[in-house]
Amino acid sequence: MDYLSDERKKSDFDVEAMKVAWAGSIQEFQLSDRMAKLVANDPVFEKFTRPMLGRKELLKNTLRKSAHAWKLIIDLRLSEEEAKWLRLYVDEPAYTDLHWGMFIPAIEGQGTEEQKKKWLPLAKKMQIIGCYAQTELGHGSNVQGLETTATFDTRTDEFIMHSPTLTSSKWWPGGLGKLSTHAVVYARLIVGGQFHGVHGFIVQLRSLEDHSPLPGITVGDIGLKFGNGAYNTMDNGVLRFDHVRIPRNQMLMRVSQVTKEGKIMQSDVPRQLIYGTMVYVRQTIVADASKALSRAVCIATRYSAVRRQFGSRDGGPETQVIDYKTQQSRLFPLLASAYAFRFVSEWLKSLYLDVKQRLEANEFSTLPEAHACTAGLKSLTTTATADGIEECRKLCGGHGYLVSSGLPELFAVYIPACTYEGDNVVLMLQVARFLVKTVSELGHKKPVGTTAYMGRVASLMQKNSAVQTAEGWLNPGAVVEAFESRAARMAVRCAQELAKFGNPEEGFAELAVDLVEVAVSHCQLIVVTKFFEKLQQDIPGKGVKESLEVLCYVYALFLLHKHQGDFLATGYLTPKQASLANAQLRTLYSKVRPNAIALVDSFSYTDHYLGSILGRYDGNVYPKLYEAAWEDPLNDSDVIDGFHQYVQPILKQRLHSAKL
Ligand SMILES: CCCCCCC/C=C/C(=O)SCCNC(=O)CCNC(=O)[C@H](O)C(C)(C)COP(=O)(O)OP(=O)(O)OC[C@H]1O[C@@H](n2cnc3c(N)ncnc32)[C@H](O)[C@@H]1OP(=O)(O)O
Ligand SMILES: Cc1cc2nc3c(=O)[nH]c(=O)nc-3n(C[C@H](O)[C@H](O)[C@H](O)COP(=O)(O)OP(=O)(O)OC[C@H]3O[C@@H](n4cnc5c(N)ncnc54)[C@H](O)[C@@H]3O)c2cc1C
Repeated sequence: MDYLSDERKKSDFDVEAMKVAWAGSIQEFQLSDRMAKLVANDPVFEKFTRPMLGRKELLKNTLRKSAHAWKLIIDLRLSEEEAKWLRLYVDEPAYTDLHWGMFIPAIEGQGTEEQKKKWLPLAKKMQIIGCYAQTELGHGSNVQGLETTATFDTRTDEFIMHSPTLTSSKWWPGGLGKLSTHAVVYARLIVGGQFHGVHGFIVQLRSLEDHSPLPGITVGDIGLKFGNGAYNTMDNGVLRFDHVRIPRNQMLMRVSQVTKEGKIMQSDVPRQLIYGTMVYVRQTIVADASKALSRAVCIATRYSAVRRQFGSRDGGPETQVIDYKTQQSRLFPLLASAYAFRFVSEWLKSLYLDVKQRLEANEFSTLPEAHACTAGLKSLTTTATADGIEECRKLCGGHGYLVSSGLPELFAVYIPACTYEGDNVVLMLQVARFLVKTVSELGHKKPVGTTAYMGRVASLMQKNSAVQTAEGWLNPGAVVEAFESRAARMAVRCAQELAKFGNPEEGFAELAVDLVEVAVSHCQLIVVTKFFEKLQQDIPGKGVKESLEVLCYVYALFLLHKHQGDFLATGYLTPKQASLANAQLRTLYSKVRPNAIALVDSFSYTDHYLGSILGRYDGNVYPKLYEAAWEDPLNDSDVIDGFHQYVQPILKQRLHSAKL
């Protein structure tokens, strides 16, 4: 029985076409759909019992799933793209994420041709397992502050890897604790007693025969993390070196080379390329944000249509909670954000691929913008997604707190995304630096790409919004101009404040809070702009473009409402115009309402991937919640183990004292 079938009948767009729009192309949709079903139909990938497992059992279970996934990849001759989707739908953080997601990309981006030829085939056949060991106990954000040393010994043509202090212990790298045989280790290069910056080195950690740590290497897991199950399927690790020697050719030498004689040779490649793996991964994290948020929204939307509270005076059905305006005002902006993040990630991927091609041809001019966009959008989308998942839990009332809702584990797995690959505040400060630099160069350098609007700064500072009615906000030009003016005005005002400081670094530190707000407004502008640009494309299917247009306005006007203080303080909007935007937002929620279920169905998630009783496709929530309760180990027996030992004596004692 489909309890949501009436809801599905209400929608006025072609869901199958929307699935394609969400996936990006028919090919992407088919590929992803095939992998989702492959995983969902395979009992090895069951995941409901995960939060009940102890740590050792949990990790072993992950290893079993990863081995099965690898067997499928080999047996079915899956492409790298298919394998990526397969791992995604297995939906369990594992050492393989770092092997494929960071170790291999680090070698691809920073290795020489010779190094790539040697290491990549081994890694791609999984004959070695690698991780990305950058962060230390004492330093994570400040990469230049890392303490691990790689000292060149000209006599033996080797580097000596050493952890000189406790705080120099590598700490956090995923896959490091128990599984990796190798790591790309970031360390201070020391040649002839001189420090030559932080570089990556390929270091073997464990024997390829019996997996024991090699001499001089201390390695282990850093311990339990937030939540049951969740990210505890990953062996985040600690690593120390005691004068471990590696051959010279294991320093990743695309950026700088060390010769046999101990000479440092700089190539034309900028040193920032050492940070290149982070640019790549941040871009993938933006795509992951749309996936995590859309999962949470799918659960909360379906459940909001099933759940009823109040509104019946005559014994008829109560009101579906999705019909309350307050529920809509919390849920629909998140639904719109999931779509917005999906489309901005599509654009970011194309920007990244373009930069990657240029880097391969030794053309580095677009690297600063790629860094600012990946850092800023990673920060913006992961913050909104982490907050959004928690909001979805609240939108599901009490049942959202049950592990079987899928939301607690999704939250626990997701929240470190605000920290890993760069703390979100630290990353926004990087964007702010880039913007301040752009403003300071306006006189002699035409801004391009995502900062092109700064080239129109004079008119953006003068012109105010012309919107007169609520309908006036349904105009891409009016909306984009509002976001451009807000971002430009905030950036210029901050640059003027900075100019008052004799020492720019002192000014930057003092104005950091305002600078983060400037960076956020710039990143929101990017997301809004890319959503409108997406709507310029040919999007086939009845009603698909129209539904996306509604979501685009919801996303933009929700942000405008939330940050109306900025729009008013910069003088671009009047209070009347801000309140017209809010009135339009209410109308837009009414337009989303009949399509809400179809819009989440368009994510095309299997019940396996959602992992939620509240989010079931068929809406059959209550019987399944009831059934699941009886599957809890506590209900294996009517009288709980421990009762006779610890509870009964108390009860008996009570009886005794009552007699007294
Ligand atoms: C698929 C995988 C699944 C995901 C699982 C997640 C696993 C998690 C993995 C990790 O967390 S790995 C560790 C990630 N660590 C970080 O992200 C550390 C964050 N810190 C930094 O990125 C940097 O250190 C910093 C904060 C950006 C640097 O600050 P600082 O001011 O000290 O910088 P400098 O080193 O002096 O360089 C400044 C110069 O370089 C430019 N720049 C900085 N980062 C990049 C970059 N990634 N790409 C290109 N350019 C970069 C920066 O703009 C400055 O340029 P100029 O102004 O000098 O031109
Ligand atoms: C689940 C997980 C997986 C990870 N996986 C890996 C991995 O595979 N490999 C790896 O190398 N690392 C990994 N890390 C480490 C991760 O990259 C770092 O934790 C992250 O970069 C943040 O650095 P930090 O821990 O030093 O935070 P800190 O920099 O110590 O941050 C603490 C606080 O200080 C603030 N702060 C710091 N600097 C500034 C500043 N300049 N201005 C203003 N505020 C500031 C931050 O905003 C934050 O509030 C992982 C971390 C987690 C949680």
